[in-house]
Amino acid sequence: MSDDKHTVQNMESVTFEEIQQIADHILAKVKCRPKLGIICGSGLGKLADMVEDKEVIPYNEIPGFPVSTVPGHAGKLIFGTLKDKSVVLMQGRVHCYEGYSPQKTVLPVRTMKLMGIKILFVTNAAGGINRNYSVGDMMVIKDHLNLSGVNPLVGVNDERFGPRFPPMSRAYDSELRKLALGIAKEMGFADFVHEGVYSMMIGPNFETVTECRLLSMAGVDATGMSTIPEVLVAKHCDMKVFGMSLITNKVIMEYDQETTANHEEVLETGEKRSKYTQQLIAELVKKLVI
Ligand SMILES: O=P(O)(O)O[C@@H]1C[C@H](O)[C@@H](CO)O1
Ligand SMILES: Nc1nc2[nH]cnc2c(=O)[nH]1
Repeated sequence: MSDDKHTVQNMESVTFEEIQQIADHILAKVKCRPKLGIICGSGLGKLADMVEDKEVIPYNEIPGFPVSTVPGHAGKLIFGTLKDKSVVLMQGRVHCYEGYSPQKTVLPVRTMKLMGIKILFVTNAAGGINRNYSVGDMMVIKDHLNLSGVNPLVGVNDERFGPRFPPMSRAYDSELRKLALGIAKEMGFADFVHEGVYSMMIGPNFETVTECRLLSMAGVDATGMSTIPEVLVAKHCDMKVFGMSLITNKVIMEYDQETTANHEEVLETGEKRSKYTQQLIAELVKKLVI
């Protein structure tokens, strides 16, 4: 992060040509040509264990690619086959709170676009706002509320990625959501797979009690520190998007409650429950028509 360009108001931009170079660099290193990309959130990177014929590139070996600095994010691009489909997995992401500009945070998504990815799955660990959610539940994301104060689409618009004013009212593909909920039912997961609204604050602190109460009033079901910037650029460049949260903790809704949110609990729940997320994602990939 000592980059000179990373200066004024965190507005470092990354040009189409720079991203094209990164995409070409990656494609020159792998044989796989996937149309599906999957971003694995905190503690969800074990999905990589299900990928066959792996070709792995650590982020720090890709010039210009942002590197994950948070535990639970391995920082590897994994190409291979999942349920007979070619895929590229991001085993870990980067977040704005790590100090990356919004544009740099979403560079991997735009790189995927230029590598030929048409469908993007985004996953994350999130705090449950909805009082009916339990730790370990999953939530298919139907919409989001961007409270992060950042938007990677701010700045000069390059039409080669997409339009100046992209619509966002149907960001999360309704057919993929229906398919995922149907699969959850078939797999006997219906009791712990919900559909709901995800919100993002920039972090890195967990929310105050008042913030959580406000989110609840606003109709938010789960909250986190990622995903929305990725979805904004994915939709901007016309990708189909599917999003899923693993509820790793219940947010604190009572003033002066002794227990507090912590990243260890997030990773621990990921460790215990991510197998269900993996199974659901794998079945969805299997049934996907690409
Ligand atoms: O990358 P995700 O959104 O899964 O990670 C969440 C948000 C923070 O990075 C971290 C907090 O424990 O988990
Ligand atoms: N902002 C936020 N991010 C999370 N990631 C996992 N749990 C949480 C949470 O409670 N709040």
